[in-house]
Amino acid sequence: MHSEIFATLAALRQKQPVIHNITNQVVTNSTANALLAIGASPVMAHAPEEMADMVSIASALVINTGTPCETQRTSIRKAIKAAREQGKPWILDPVGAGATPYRLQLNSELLELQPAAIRGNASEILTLLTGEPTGRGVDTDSSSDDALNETLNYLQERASQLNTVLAVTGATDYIIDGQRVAKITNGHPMMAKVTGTGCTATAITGAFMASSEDPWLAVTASIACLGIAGEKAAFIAKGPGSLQMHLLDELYQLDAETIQARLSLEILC
Ligand SMILES: Nc1ncnc2c1ncn2[C@@H]1O[C@H](COP(=O)(O)OP(=O)(O)OP(=O)(O)O)[C@@H](O)[C@H]1O
Ligand SMILES: Cc1ncsc1CCO
Ligand SMILES: [Mg+2]
Repeated sequence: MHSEIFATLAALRQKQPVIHNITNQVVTNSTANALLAIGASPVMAHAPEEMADMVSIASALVINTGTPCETQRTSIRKAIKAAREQGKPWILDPVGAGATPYRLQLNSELLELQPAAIRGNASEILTLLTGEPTGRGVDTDSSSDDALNETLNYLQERASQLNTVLAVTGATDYIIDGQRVAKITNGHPMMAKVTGTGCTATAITGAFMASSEDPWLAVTASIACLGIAGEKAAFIAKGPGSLQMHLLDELYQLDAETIQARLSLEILC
């Protein structure tokens, strides 16, 4: 798989796709920088008045519900409508989906609008798919990683039904569509001590999906690249502050040799 993953990264760097992000107030800067570091061209825009025009210059749309409000909800609806009309993929990050009824209702509405991929931690994905709140706040409930193994059949069925790719991330990442499941164990626990690492995963997933014909491969490549860059960054970082800085450098420098040497990926089916 390492050569397919690098080929997908190389296609992204060649294309430099414009990625339109409607994201949360916490991670706007860090996700824009991660998109630049991996080789994409970010634009963060949320005024309802410019949604259709902005989507028209982008190759993919990333929706992150970390700090939602009614104005943003209007923008999200307009942007997704434009993306669907223009045949462009849109990717959902249902941040804290179960934290409040408002978030769950918003994310449940978005689930019906055919996201090409959904990336979240286990609590968020299970809450979104079942409609039953699990976990707390916006942080991952890592205990659900183990439970996830038993839930794989259910997740595959739902991915197939929704015609989407599910990326369930945490200590172990699972990339799931109707036919295939990849299990990735790259990454480092310190990555969970930097806010928005998951949001970064989702943002760069938009860039990979804009650069590949195979949505499952694009999501798998994205999550693998972030995990590899993150573990390399953690190795040299003194703590979360320098991890965030080194992560950008490692995304920028990621090459075929590093991916081949470090990729920890198993195809479960
Ligand atoms: N305990 C861990 N061990 C190894 N890698 C980890 C761990 N926790 C997070 N990661 C890495 O961070 C990536 C995304 O993080 P995570 O699943 O924590 O997202 P998240 O909970 O949505 O984060 P946030 O809400 O802060 O954006 C994972 O794909 C993985 O590479
Ligand atoms: C801390 C936080 N609160 C809302 S969004 C966000 C960033 C991580 O998703
Ligand atoms: Mg987290």
